Amino acid sequence: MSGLPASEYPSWKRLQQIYSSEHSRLILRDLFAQDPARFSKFSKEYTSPSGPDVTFLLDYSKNLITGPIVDALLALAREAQVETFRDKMFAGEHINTSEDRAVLHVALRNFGDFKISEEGTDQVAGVLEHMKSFSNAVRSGEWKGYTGKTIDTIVNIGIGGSDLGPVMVTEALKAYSKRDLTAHFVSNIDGTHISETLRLCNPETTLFIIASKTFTTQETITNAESARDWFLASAGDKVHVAKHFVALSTNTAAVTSFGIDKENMFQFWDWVGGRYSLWSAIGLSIALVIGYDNFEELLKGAHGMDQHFVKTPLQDNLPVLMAILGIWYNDFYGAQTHALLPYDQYLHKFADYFQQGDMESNGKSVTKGGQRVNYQTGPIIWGAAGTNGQHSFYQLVHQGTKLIPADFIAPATTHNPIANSKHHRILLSNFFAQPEALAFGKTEEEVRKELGPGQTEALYKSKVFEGNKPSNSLMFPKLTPATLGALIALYEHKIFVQGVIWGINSFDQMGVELGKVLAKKILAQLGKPGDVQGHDSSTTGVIHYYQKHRQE
Ligand SMILES: O=P(O)(O)OC[C@H]1O[C@@H](O)[C@H](O)[C@@H](O)[C@@H]1O
Repeated sequence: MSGLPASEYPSWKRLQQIYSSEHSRLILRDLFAQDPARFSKFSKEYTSPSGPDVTFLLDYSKNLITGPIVDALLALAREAQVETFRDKMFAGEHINTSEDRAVLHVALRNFGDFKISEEGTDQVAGVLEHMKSFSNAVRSGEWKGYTGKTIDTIVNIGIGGSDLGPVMVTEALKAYSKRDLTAHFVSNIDGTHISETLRLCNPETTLFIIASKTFTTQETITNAESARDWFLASAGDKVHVAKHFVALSTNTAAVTSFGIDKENMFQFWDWVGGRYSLWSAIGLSIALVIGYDNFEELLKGAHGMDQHFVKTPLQDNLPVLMAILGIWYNDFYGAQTHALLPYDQYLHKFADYFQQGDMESNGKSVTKGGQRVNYQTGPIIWGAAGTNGQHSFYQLVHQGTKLIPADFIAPATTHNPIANSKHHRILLSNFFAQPEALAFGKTEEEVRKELGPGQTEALYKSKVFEGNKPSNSLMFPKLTPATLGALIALYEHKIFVQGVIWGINSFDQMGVELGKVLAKKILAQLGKPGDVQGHDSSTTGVIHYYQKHRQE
């Protein structure tokens, strides 16, 4: 964020030297054998400084690190002025320089500790109050549809940050959901998404939540218009829209011109980035599904992590530690990706959510000062819920040629202890086993001993696990709303710290624009082959193929 390329910091060069001279000696088997205290040295327990109880363990001892390497990485964080930029963010300085905006999702979950004076922050409590009364009215059945029936279905129409957060959190906290209120999420412009969803809805009992920060996003507005047409085909009179459509947006003018009453609009502000917006009015579908009190717990859990991030020295600061470990692999080991592997079915959308959170934030190649970086920035984020991944892509993680650092995440206690928690014990045995297998592998000697003599050389070799694959393990007592809030905030701040170190702007998303502009131009040319102008032969050829084969 200083805009200085990371490679200009003295500690960057020092880390390059450390990597060249030491990486061949950084063998987890040896590091653990040499130091019986390695786990206690490289693990930390988090306890929320305030609000609801949240605790978790971060074990980062299975990383390719030593004390001096961590010190050098911390020195890098200091040289990049992570603390200064963190404080600027919390003070509401316009650290999103390209858009001249503050970055204040932390103000949405600020229960009194941080003094923030940006315009709009004084309205946060009022919007929360509005969300509370509205979600209570819908959940209690007091809010009726146009024929006097209770709402039993909600459809959130939004995309990107106006979809992924609500989807991920409502899935993660399904154990807290009102089971007789069904929630659907429509995001894709593909007419299949809204059509298949509407087949499941009754216009008399469905509430549409149109979620869009800008209220100009083509997918969302088109889907919202189709939903309104579908609704009016039954309801007839436009006056009924008020009972069935609400909007979450920063754009009052566009909301009212769509036909949604100002009363039914939940406001937020331009200092809330789309991918950081689930804490804002965008979280209305969350409040509807899990209830407002649980939504507030989620916010408070995140606030506890904000306090930890602000007040804890860097060497004990969990987002900072996770960030520098990521930088070690991304920039010195040349790892291209980072896997998020929750051993909790409720977190099955966690990796999808942080694909946007991380990749849209740190997928940049120019510093804030406008220089092309000469190092790697944001990793490719991917993952799936355990144990499903074990039966698909783990083969490559264990024995492929790529280094894939991973975070393993799991709750000690399940919400569904069926068969006397047998499922959960099996699940967790895998959660413990995978990082162990990745770190320590299986030597050729062990394989030969196990198989005995007389096998082909190829078979012995194919059963070797090189090991030395790094991972973090994150474990918490139970997946509660507050725990989830803290977990999300932990990753948000990790992404922030990495962005500061890389000197990039983590809060704009210029890279999504070009495709949108070209699609608009092409949309106007789809009529007939002669209209297709100004493209390369490949693009023209594919459009012509479509024009030849379409049936409308
Ligand atoms: O909420 P909006 O304005 O409809 O935007 C949705 C998404 O639009 C995309 O274009 C942006 O890349 C995302 O960051 C954003 O979340």
